[in-house]
Amino acid sequence: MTELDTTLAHNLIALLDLTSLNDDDSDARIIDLCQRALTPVGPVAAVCVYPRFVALARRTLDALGGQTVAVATVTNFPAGNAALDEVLEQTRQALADGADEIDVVYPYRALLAGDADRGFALVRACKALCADRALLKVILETGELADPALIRQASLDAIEAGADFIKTSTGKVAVNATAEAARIMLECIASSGVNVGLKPAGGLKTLDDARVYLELAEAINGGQWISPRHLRFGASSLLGDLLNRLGVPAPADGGRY
Ligand SMILES: O=C[C@H](O)COP(=O)(O)O
Repeated sequence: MTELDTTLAHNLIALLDLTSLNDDDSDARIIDLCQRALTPVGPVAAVCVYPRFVALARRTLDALGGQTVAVATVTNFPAGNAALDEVLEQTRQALADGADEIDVVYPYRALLAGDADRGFALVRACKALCADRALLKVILETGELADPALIRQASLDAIEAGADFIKTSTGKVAVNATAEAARIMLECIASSGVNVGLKPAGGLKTLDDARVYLELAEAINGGQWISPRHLRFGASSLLGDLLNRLGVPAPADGGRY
């Protein structure tokens, strides 16, 4: 472990959306997640949970002194094909429950079928609800879009419609975050001139997995661009490796360090 890797592991913890999006998630598992979010070397950026756990996550983080940790949740997740009204209702409820960040799945199947308008309208309507209250992250599901031209179009449309972040993946399909998709997305962010961030997500398990994206982001947008407002890593299993490299033992008692 070099000094550079130690710094990198620290930095990645501050950029992490510590995620639990399992069908069998329970209150106990989300409380455990919130405890793990407050590591001995500093808090993660956010926890990301299903909508029914937003209020619990907020209460738990606050009770533990984790007020700086954002609560993110997912809508139109994971298939990305719910009706607009339903997505808006999910978003309203999540905001009412205290969500700070909404990760909405872009209707990627519609784009694959030649309909770009549906995605644009959905992002615009979700942004109107989030306004200045919550960050809107738009999950493009780049592994399913696959074609670089479609990834570019979805990125540019989401940015133009008001996304605060564009995110690669739900973590629920065969191909999740890839460097190729992230490069296209970062180039779209850079060329847009808009204040929008990138969230690689899905399948990131080690510091080396994450390093690829950090280096790409630095190469395309510059080191000064890197901050929790511009770069997040969505991952359920990355924190363990980061802490391990920093010599922090895994919590013995549930999520308590
Ligand atoms: O949004 C984040 C992803 O769902 C996490 O995927 P993962 O479980 O492969 O880390």
